[in-house]
Amino acid sequence: MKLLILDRDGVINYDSDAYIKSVEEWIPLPGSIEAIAQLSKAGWTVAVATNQSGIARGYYDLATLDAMHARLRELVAEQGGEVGLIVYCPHGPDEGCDCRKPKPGMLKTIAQHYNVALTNVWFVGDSLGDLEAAKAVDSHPVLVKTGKGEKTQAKTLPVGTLIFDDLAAIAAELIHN
Ligand SMILES: O=P(O)(O)OC[C@@H](O)[C@H]1O[C@@H](OP(=O)(O)O)[C@@H](O)[C@@H](O)[C@@H]1O
Ligand SMILES: [Mg+2]
Ligand SMILES: [Zn+2]
Repeated sequence: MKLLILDRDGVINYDSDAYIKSVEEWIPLPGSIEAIAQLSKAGWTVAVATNQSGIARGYYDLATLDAMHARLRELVAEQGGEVGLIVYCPHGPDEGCDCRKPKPGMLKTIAQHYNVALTNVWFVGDSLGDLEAAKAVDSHPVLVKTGKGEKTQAKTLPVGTLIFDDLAAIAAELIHN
């Protein structure tokens, strides 16, 4: 099974230090919807693992979060593709949950859902926590320069981290190689 796991904010859509608090604030990055659709049509299952501490912080509710994800699915479907399982961590940094990245709980949930191993599955993120979560379960950490990616690139990255400009570049690599 060709499985690709994506972080959401800063990879699929623009991120904000003020959090993405509404469907109106959820704006796809250039080429990201097309990239997901092309990957899907090329036989890839594209899943999402996203920290959403804004829920715990009271910035938005689960219905709003679901509406953002419905919008993502709608836009990809319009391009003939589909989005796989979307897993989110609604908890705050101090709740000690098992799902908040850099913990790998969400990646494990996705692997269990599809009954596949995570070894070398690419997990694409813009934050160091994304890359650390990947490393924790022997997935392949992949950094994009969108969102917080350029700032993250200046940090010490897990060994083997691949770096791409954006999700479109990743899709081109996976589809054409
Ligand atoms: O990149 P993903 O995982 O899809 O989502 C990140 C968001 O949940 C938010 O995560 C927050 O981090 P804290 O949760 O406050 O540490 C901040 O970085 C926000 O800017 C960001 O929008
Ligand atoms: Mg992110
Ligand atoms: Zn959690």
